[in-house]
Amino acid sequence: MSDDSFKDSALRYHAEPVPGKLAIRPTKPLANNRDLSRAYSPGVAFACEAIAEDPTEAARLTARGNLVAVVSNGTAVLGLGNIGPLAAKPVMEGKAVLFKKFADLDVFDIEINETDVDKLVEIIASLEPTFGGINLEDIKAPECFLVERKLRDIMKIPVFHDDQHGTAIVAAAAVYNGLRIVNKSFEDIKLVASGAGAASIACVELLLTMGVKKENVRMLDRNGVIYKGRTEGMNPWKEKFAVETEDRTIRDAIVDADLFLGLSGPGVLDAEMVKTMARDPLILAMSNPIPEIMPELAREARPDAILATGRSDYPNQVNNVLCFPFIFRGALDCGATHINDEMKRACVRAIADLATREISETVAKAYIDEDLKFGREYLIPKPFDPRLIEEVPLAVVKAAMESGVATRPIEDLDAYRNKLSAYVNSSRLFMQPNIDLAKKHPARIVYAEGENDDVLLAMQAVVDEGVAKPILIGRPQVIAEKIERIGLRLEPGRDFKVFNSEEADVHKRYWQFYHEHVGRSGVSVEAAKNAVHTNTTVLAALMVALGEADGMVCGKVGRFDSHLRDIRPIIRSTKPGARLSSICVLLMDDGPLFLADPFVNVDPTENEIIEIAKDAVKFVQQSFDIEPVVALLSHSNFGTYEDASALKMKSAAHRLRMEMPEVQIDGEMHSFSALNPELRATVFEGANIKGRANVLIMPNMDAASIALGLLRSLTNARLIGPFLNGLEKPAHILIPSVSGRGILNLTALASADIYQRNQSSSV
Ligand SMILES: NC(=O)C1=CN([C@@H]2O[C@H](COP(=O)(O)OP(=O)(O)OC[C@H]3O[C@@H](n4cnc5c(N)ncnc54)[C@H](OP(=O)(O)O)[C@@H]3O)[C@@H](O)[C@H]2O)C=CC1
Ligand SMILES: CC(=O)C(=O)O
Ligand SMILES: [Mg+2]
Repeated sequence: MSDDSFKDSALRYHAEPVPGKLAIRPTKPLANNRDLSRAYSPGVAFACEAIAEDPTEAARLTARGNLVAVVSNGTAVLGLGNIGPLAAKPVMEGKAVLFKKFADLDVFDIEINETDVDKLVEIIASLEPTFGGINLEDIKAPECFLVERKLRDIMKIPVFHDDQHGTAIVAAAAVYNGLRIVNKSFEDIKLVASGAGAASIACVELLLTMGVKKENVRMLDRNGVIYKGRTEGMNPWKEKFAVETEDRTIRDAIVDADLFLGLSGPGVLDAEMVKTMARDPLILAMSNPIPEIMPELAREARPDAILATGRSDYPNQVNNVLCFPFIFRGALDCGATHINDEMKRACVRAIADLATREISETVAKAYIDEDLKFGREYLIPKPFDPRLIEEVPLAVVKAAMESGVATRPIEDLDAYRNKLSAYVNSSRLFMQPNIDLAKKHPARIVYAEGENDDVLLAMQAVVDEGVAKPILIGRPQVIAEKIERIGLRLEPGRDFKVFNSEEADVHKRYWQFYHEHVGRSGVSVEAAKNAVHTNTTVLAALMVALGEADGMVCGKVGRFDSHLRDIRPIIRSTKPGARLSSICVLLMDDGPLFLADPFVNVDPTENEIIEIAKDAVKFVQQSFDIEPVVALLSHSNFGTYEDASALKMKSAAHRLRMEMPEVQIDGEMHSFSALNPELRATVFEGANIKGRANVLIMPNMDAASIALGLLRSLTNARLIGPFLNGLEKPAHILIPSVSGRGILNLTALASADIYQRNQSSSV
């Protein structure tokens, strides 16, 4: 993309469809007079009085505990300099969006037209009743040091200058990992820091605590090297880094440097300077948006350099976005009064460690063309790495508790981890009971597409969570190579078994069993051998039928119906002649919605609708322990039509009510009636369901599939399933768009289901 078209696109992004990047959204309904009287006068007065009596109640009765102020006076906006508070607003709105996106923290961005330190402090301190934390942003040095120190003294909530500490934490994590790669130690390196402002001074200070020697540091500002005796442009913070040296310019200082930290402005470093650096130099050119040297230039000058910038369009983005959302999440969750050094160090370690672990599936998808294996091009995690929200706040909370600044210590850290994981993975809490059950009773699940990248990525989670004992069908060599290429920790044999698909036909029992079951459909012995050899779904089903696996998962590649055709002759139905059915769960903002049957029965009869509904009820009760509220949907709303399809659903609902009087079931009805109890009551008051329906039985597969597609496209709902009902042993067919999390979820459901079936058959 040309620079001009990128600029146009970025400006359009800010301007359309509404100006700016964020808005405020209520979290409580305000639909009627009762809501109004609770939200506002008179009901609100009770909340006010409770807080007046006990100020800690504010954390429970207001949004304060999740609300951060991003405050700037616009004096050091990115590397754009002192452009003022109004022009700084897009950056502050951007920070707000990142807080929300990465850590679900709410932010008011506050741009203040004030440069006097004391007045600025007074204004910010007066905001304490509104906020749970203060993130200072883009306030220039040296004023920022005083502003932060004074605010920390006065305020009882965390105050954190992001450009100082957020940047220092992320840069320290990158340097720590970079030095490991080039085999150098903090104690020995020569560091050149361009910039002597907020970010640079904080970064160097943190690196000193990690072992860098002060005499090995050269810090520069616009006047060049900061040396002992220099008088122009100095201040007490710079003075701390004044060293005895003959170096006066960056060209002098950079010779033999192992590490360059650029926190100054664009183009400060050139190729000739880079050529004089020590072996395997680390160059962190972090000025935004234009770094001190463009990576292409530095790479050409020094092929052995490790390069990082503050930008997202090059590898190794060293940017405080990896820190501020997560450190505040942890600090607010445990009611930390301060963000102290222990919490910062914990953050460095957590961020650095993450890069050395295998990447997650979300990251693999978000950065599809990049080779994300710990190394020169992948020093620190990517901002979209969903593990940041699990690992970093957890580390911060532990450090806050250990260092005594947590006013609301978190006792159950495992539960806290699950809660954190739910920020990026909305299915986590919903699935937790099944995951826990599966962990206790992991079943042998065979995966037909064991060589598939997404299946392998999911397998790492399956193994880490311990929800199954996986068997992967595929060629061992290919699986091993892929594990290596993707950078997973999986070890065949230890973590899972591999069944070599190329040797399938040498195992007589498979093709014999298959031939016995399909021979009468014109499948010859040769064809049976061939199917076993070439069709991994057939092979997986055979392993299940022969008791070599407890359940199977397939479908990452290919059509649902053809996988189903392959499975059906091999794995028997629960009852002779019984039909199979499928059900999906959509996790909507206001709760789960079960939808049947989107994948198996194209045009079910009344009897089949009844079977589908019964399977659905059983699934909802047994797998999720949720009370089903079942609506049989139609174009007809309690008798508004009398055609065959409407009557089919009406009669099925009636018969289901007779058969299962204890279950809330009704129909035929519109989806609108099913999901809006108040509107339903205006049409028909005597419905046999209360509240919003959570199980929707569709009249046919068209309706089910269309509804599923619409809901997935138009909402953020996460899909769990499809879950296939009606087979004697669990076999599940994924849809190709399934995520790795989806594979893990279905695996956990299968293991839990197998355990429950064994339990009920043994009583
Ligand atoms: N990647 C990241 O996460 C982050 C990057 N940054 C970047 O760091 C830079 C500095 O930000 P911040 O510390 O907040 O700003 P400050 O205004 O506090 O400090 C800027 C410092 O850079 C020096 N400087 C500016 N231009 C030059 C130059 N051409 N040559 C040498 N020194 C120069 C200034 O020198 P003097 O003292 O003489 O005025 C000053 O010491 C910005 O570009 C910003 O984008 C900041 C935070 C995070
Ligand atoms: C990233 C950031 O905070 C800055 O460049 O100022
Ligand atoms: Mg900044």
